[in-house]
Amino acid sequence: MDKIFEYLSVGLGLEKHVLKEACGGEELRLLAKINYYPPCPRPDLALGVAPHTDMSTLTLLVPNDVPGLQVFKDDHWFDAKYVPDAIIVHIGDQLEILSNGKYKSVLHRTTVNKEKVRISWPVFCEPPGELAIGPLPQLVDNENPGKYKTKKFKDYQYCKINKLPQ
Ligand SMILES: O=C(O)CCC(=O)C(=O)O
Ligand SMILES: [Fe+2]
Repeated sequence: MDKIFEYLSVGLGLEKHVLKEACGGEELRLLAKINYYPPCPRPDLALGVAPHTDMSTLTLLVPNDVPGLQVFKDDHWFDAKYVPDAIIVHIGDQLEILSNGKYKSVLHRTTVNKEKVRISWPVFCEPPGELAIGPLPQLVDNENPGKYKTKKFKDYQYCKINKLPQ
């Protein structure tokens, strides 16, 4: 996790410690969730989870070997290939905001399977609720104005969960 934050900081032309610190440093919270998708007689009519982006900074996801995750790119849904022992890493909303849109929070959804149970174990890496997240000042200037509001993570969550404008 620390390494991924470092690489993503360098990818923005910043020193490697910057992103993790902006996300709360050692106060970063790890929230584990278990998704259980039972078999569905009509997978053509149902979704496991509806299309969404994660509110997190990063999400680390381990699925079982039943495919189902799809990501949206270039106006199409693509199946995420199942790779044994691989960890899937999503960019979440908070990294899109901090990077002022250079990194995009990935739109994804899951399908269900007719015969098999699908399970996934995501870990959401979240800033502390009281921490204000906004475009990093190093990335904002006259040519690149800030595209996102700066707000406390808990207020971002409240608006997103209640479908209020950010
Ligand atoms: O089950 C999956 O592969 C993805 C689950 C997911 O997107 C989520 O829990 O936010
Ligand atoms: Fe998700």
